[in-house]
Amino acid sequence: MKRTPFIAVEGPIGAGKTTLASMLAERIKLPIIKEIVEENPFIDKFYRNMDDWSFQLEMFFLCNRYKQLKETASEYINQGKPVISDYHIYKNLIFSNRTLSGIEREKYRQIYHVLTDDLPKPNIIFYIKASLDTLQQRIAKRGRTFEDGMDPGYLQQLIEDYDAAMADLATREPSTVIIAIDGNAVDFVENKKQFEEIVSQLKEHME
Ligand SMILES: Nc1ncnc2c1ncn2[C@@H]1O[C@H](COP(=O)(O)OP(=O)(O)OP(=O)(O)O)[C@@H](O)[C@H]1O
Ligand SMILES: Nc1nc(=O)c2ncn([C@H]3C[C@H](O)[C@@H](CO)O3)c2[nH]1
Repeated sequence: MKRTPFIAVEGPIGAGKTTLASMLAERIKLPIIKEIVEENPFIDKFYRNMDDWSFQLEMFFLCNRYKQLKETASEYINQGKPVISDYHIYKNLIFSNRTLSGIEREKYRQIYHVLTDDLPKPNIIFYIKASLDTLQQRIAKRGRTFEDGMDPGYLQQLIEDYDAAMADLATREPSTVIIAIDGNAVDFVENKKQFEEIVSQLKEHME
């Protein structure tokens, strides 16, 4: 049976996930599911003191994404309607493995699996890779106050964590299509031809 396209755009902080997902949604007329960022009550505190606020922040992201994923499943995927999202729920594990440790990390991992194992996951992933320099420039350009002064070491670790996680996902889920985009070289915002190449790739995998 043909599978319903469930598309996710992923990559480290500031890679351009929301930008690309929104452009693709508009270009090929797909409903879009976007991350809730501004109403997050812990993000500010987290960036000021990661040791004290990581567990609360990770749980908040997980609960929000779980709710969104359940709705996405019932409103779109289970009805055979394609959808695009500016994240993959798997990012919870990528971030929490970096920010949590010991019993909290283990507890979180168990809750993640209980909540998400039986829900549909994206089967087409655009993975935007970019250097530390590029990400820092984009984060600065966007200008969110809570991201001012983000530790470059944290961002660099996430770049590496994302690479490892995507390689791991490719091994565990060989049927998931993962399309890597070089975010340093490919400018899907300014370069129409490069954007259309991404659109063609997506259409090919949606057929
Ligand atoms: N290809 C690009 N060229 C130039 N600027 C870009 C490009 N892609 C995104 N940007 C800009 O970089 C900033 C970050 O982009 P965006 O918010 O889409 O990233 P994101 O990956 O969704 O971030 P987050 O991880 O915080 O959710 C925005 O100001 C956006 O306009
Ligand atoms: N710790 C942590 N865990 C997550 O699951 C997560 N998802 C996103 N973020 C951060 C990145 C941007 O600053 C901002 C918006 O994406 O929130 C996260 N931070």
